[in-house]
Amino acid sequence: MSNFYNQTRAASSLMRRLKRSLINPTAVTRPRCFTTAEGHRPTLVHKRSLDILHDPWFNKGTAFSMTERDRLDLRGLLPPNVMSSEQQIERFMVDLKRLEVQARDGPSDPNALAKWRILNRLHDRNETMYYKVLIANIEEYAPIVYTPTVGLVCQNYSGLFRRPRGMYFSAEDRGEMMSMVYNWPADQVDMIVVTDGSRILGLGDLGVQGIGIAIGKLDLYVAAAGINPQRVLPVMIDVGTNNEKLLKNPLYLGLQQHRLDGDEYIAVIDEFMEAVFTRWPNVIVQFEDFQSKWAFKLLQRYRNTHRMFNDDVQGTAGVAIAGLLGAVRAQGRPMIDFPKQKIVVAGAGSAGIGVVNAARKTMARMLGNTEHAFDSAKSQFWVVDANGLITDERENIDPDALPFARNTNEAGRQGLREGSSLVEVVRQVRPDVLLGLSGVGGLFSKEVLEALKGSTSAKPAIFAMSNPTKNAECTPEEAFSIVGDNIIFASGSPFRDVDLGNRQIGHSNQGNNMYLFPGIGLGTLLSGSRIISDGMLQAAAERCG
Ligand SMILES: NC(=O)C1=CN([C@@H]2O[C@H](COP(=O)(O)OP(=O)(O)OC[C@H]3O[C@@H](n4cnc5c(N)ncnc54)[C@H](O)[C@@H]3O)[C@@H](O)[C@H]2O)C=CC1
Ligand SMILES: CC(=O)C(=O)O
Ligand SMILES: [Mg+2]
Repeated sequence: MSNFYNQTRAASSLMRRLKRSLINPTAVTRPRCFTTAEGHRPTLVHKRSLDILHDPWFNKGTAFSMTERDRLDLRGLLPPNVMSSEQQIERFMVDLKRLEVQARDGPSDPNALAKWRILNRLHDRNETMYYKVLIANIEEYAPIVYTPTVGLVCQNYSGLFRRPRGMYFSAEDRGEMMSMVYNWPADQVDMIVVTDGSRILGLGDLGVQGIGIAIGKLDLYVAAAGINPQRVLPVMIDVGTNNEKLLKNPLYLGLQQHRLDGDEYIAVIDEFMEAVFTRWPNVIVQFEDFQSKWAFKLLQRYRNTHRMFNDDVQGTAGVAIAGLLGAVRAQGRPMIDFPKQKIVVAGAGSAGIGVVNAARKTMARMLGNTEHAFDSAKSQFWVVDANGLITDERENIDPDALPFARNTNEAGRQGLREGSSLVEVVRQVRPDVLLGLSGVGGLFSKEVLEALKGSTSAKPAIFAMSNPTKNAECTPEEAFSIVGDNIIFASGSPFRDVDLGNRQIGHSNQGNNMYLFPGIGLGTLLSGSRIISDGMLQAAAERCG
């Protein structure tokens, strides 16, 4: 019944469009042609004049040649000096470079946000040039359009919002989504990144403002995987927020109500999924920054029927596995030693549990993929959350964390118990790897890092993966100075390498799902796979390493 209702709505939306174009003949005009900014591909456009200059998909600004200006009714609307796209970028970069931002310092540098503003304005007026700049300077600007700066952008989005980008589906739109999807101008969409804003990086519930993360992720799809920017769609599903500060702010752009929960919440997400897959049956949907409570449930709900994945659960796991395998290599050990690694994970949310689940499967595979191997692999992990070490004594244990709860007797023999602190766990376990996905800045305190000096590995790995910068469990300086020069370090947001003296550099690697999700999307798109399987993710992780 609801299907019939939705299809009727979609059909009537199409009829409205058709009617509009009959009444207003300029809505469907004979297309005219111009060349793209690269100058070698013709582009058909139905628009004219200022409408073209205000459309970032088509606008080339001062790079429109005089003949194009005549053909498109642009003569007189631009300064007369026709620029090459290289000259345009040069002019833009002079302006941008004036800020002389050390982008790697992220939001701790006040200019990072100014840089984001300049890039965002370019994105709004000329997408081709925006992506050219981003691709040519990806190392410098990824920390601006993505973590860490995007975190600051999301926190301030209601103030920074100028032009809309992407689509917003809210709890108020129930029953309307099937027709709403036809409001998006592109007939083909390859990639959607959707968030409900409930856990943006390590910054908590940012409500509707979380759309910034979906935009940032899609920027990387375009820049890193070459996805057509006209075929990406950032989406915010606004079911309210439980962030009281936002609810009290009259300038907050989202629904000023508490989050929907339970069946009401699921009904909204179901309706959204049905709508987007009806209009774009081949689209891939990346779920991003949903609070753990929903991340796993929604993944299970859709993963066998829809082309979707959860980046925080699955993308992060892939990158972490690549890092864990890389650590074994860097320790000079054979790869078959991976299943022997002792791994302490701080954080049992969508990311932490996603990582231990996938790492356990990788270990089991290396041990022959038997049931016994799968069972024994779990004993390589010690998972610590806000309440300390998780054991089978834990009350109301999260079902996703349950397989990794340590047996209490066995823990006792190691000098540990339910709720043992992180420092106790590190001291007793002497892990090869200490991995942080807790969202708690500074969690790897001096005491914890001192304890890691007792690691049984000559080269322990420290992965402080929480974002943005201030949420990292420790900085590389802290790690190298306390644990010693002989460590492997990676962080979720970028840090500078550390000068260890005597011409030695302590490498600060980045362990972020951005190294994987563009490839997962592109691989799915090219292979035409109808779902995103564990095998595909595993293959991606192994290639990434
Ligand atoms: N580097 C990367 O690619 C990625 C990083 N992340 C980061 O991971 C962090 C966590 O993300 P989610 O798992 O989705 O969040 P979440 O909120 O679901 O989980 C956080 C977990 O940390 C635990 N925790 C809180 N305080 C703790 C403490 N003092 N000691 C030990 N554990 C503590 C919580 O109990 C919970 O289990 C965020 O900062 C996020 O930015 C997430 C995905 C990818
Ligand atoms: C990187 C990422 O997805 C996160 O911090 O949530
Ligand atoms: Mg995320």
